Amino acid sequence: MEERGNISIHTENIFPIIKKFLYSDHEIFLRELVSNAVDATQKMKRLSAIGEYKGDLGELKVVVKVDKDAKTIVISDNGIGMTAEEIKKYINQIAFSGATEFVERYKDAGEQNQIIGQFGLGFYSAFMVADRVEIITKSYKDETESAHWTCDGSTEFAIAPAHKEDRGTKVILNVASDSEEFLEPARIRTILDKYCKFLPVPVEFEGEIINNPNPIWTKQPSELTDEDYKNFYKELYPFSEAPLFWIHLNVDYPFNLTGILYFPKLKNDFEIQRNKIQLYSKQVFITDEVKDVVPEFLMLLHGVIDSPDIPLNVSRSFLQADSNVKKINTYITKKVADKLSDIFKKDRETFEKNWDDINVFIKYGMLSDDKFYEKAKDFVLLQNTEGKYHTLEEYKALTQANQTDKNGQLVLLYTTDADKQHAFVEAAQNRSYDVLQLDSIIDSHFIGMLEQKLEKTSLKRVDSETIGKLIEKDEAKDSVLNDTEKEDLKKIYETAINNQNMQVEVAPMAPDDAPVIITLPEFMRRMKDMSKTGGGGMMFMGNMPDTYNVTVNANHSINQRILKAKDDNKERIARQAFDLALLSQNMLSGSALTAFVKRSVDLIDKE
Ligand SMILES: Nc1ncnc2c1ncn2[C@@H]1O[C@H](COP(=O)(O)OP(=O)(O)OP(=O)(O)O)[C@@H](O)[C@H]1O
Repeated sequence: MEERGNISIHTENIFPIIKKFLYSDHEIFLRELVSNAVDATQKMKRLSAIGEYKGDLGELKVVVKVDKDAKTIVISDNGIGMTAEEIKKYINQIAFSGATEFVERYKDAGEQNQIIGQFGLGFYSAFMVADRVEIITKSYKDETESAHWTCDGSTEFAIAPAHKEDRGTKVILNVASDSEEFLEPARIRTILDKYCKFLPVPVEFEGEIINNPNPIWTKQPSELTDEDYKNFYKELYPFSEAPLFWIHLNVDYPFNLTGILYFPKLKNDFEIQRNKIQLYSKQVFITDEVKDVVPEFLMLLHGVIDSPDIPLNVSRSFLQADSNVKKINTYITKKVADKLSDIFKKDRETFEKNWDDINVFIKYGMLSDDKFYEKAKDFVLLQNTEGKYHTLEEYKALTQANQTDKNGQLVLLYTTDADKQHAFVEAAQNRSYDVLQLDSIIDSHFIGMLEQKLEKTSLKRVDSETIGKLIEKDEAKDSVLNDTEKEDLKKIYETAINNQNMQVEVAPMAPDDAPVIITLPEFMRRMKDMSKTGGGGMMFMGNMPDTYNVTVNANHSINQRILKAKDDNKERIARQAFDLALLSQNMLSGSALTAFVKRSVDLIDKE
C-alpha cells in the first residue's frame, strides 16, 4: 500500500534555494551520500561486534554505479538499512529539518560565501543533481518488510512497500537534465578520488575498490615503519620528492585529532606549495584549504589532519574564534616545535644536513608565532661562510670577544652573496671577524627579528660600511694627510666620479686596505628591501636611487700619489681607483666599463 504525505516545513520548496546556494559545489552530493552509506555500514559492524546482530554480515562495502542510459546514479550499501518508520523519522523529518535550517541560515548570505562547500548538507544534497530521488531499503531489524521512498524535490513524498531481498539501502538519483555531466564515469571517479579516497569502508566503482580504508594516520605510530610513512606520502603526492621527516599527530583529549604532517623538501617558490594539507573528518575529505585551522606558517607542511571536532558548518570568522580550532592550532604548533627540537637534540647532523630545506619554515614560524619562537630559539641555526652551523647561544659565545664594539654592542656580520661581496668578506676575515650567510628570501625579516629579540646585538651586512666602521673599536686611526689635503682629495674624487648619489668621504684606514671602498648603508638597504617585499609602508623607497658611501682611504699610497700628480692626471687616477672599487662589487658596466678598460690599457702602455 502506498502512503503519501507532506513534509512539514515552513519554506514551500527549499530545493531551488539549495541548488542556488551550492552552485559551485554540486559534486559534494556524492560525498554526502557515500558517507551516509559508510556510516550505515559501520553501524552494522558495531551491532555485530556487540552481539546485537547475530546474522551474517556478508562482504561489507559500498557500491556506486552510473547508468548513462537510465540517467541514474545508484549508491548501495549493506549497512543497517531503514524501516518505513525510520525513513519517515530520519529522512522526512531530520534530514529535512537540517536542510531547512541551512536555508534559513544562509539565504541572506552572499553567493561567494566560503562556508557553503564545507557544509555537510546530508541526504538532501542529492537534489542538487537529481530531480527525483528514490530510496529502496531493508532494515537489519525487519527481515520481512522493505520500503521504497520517492520524492521529486517538492515537499511531497511517497512511500510504498518494496521487494528488496537483502539488507541495506539503495539510493537512486534520477539525474536532472542540467546535471548530466555527473553521468560521466570519469567525473564520478574524480569526485570519489577526491572525497572518498580514505573512507573506512571499501567503496566499489566500475568493479574496482577505489579507496584505502585503513590509511596509516588511523594506526598507532608503533605499528608503522619509516617505509609506511614514505609510501603514504607517495600515495598523497605521487609527483613530489620524498619528505624530510614527519610527525604523527594523535590526541583524543580535549579534542579529537589524528594526522600526519610531513616536512617537504622546500623549493624557493614556497607560495605554490601551499594547500597541501588535507583536512578530513572521520576519513571523509573536507577541504585542502586549511587556512584558519592550521597556523599560517605550518601551511608549508604537507599531509593530512583528521578531526571530527573541527566545525565545518560555520563561517570562517567563527572558525577563527572557535576554541577547539584555537586549541588545535596550539597543539600542532607545539608538536612541530617539539619534533624539531627532538631531531636537533638527538641527531644534529641530520638537522644540519636538512637546514637548507627547513630554515625558511623555521624562520617563518619564529616570525609569525611567539610561542614557536620561544622553542625554536634554541635550535635555529646560523650558518657562516665556512659552512659551519651555530645556535644563537653558540654564535654569541664565538663572536662576543672580537665583535663587540666600543659601546658594548655585539655586531654580527652577514653576507647575502659571498661571491659578490667577496672583498668585504675577506676584509672582515682578515680581522678574524666571522661572517654569516643569510641569503634566503626570508632572511631580511629574520635579521630584523633577531635584532629585536637579542639584547645589545645588531646585524650588519658586510658591505654596509668600511671595515673599521662596521665594528667601531676605540682605536683611533692616524691619518697621514692633513685636513687641507683631505679636503683637496675629496674634491678631486667628486669631480672624477661626478655622480650625486655617490657621497665621498676621506677617512684614515689601514694602508693595506683598499684605496676606495663603496658601501650601501645598512639602513638604506633595509628600507629598499622592505619596499621590495611590500612591507613597512616603504613603497616610495623602491623607486629611489641607491645612495652609496664612497670612502677614500687617506692612508693608501695611491691617494697620496694623486695629491702629488700633475693636474690633468689627478682625476684620471682617482677615476681609475673608483672604477676598481665598482669592479670589485660587480657594479661596473656599460660605457663606464668600456672607458675603464681603455684607461687601463693607456696606463699599462705608459709604464
Ligand atoms: N544509506 C543509509 N542507510 C541507513 N540510514 C541512512 C542512510 N542514509 C541516510 N540515513 C539516515 O538518514 C539520516 C539523515 O541523513 P543526512 O545525511 O541528511 O544527515 P546525517 O548523516 O545525520 O548528517 P550529515 O549532515 O552529517 O550528513 C541519517 O542520520 C541516517 O539515520
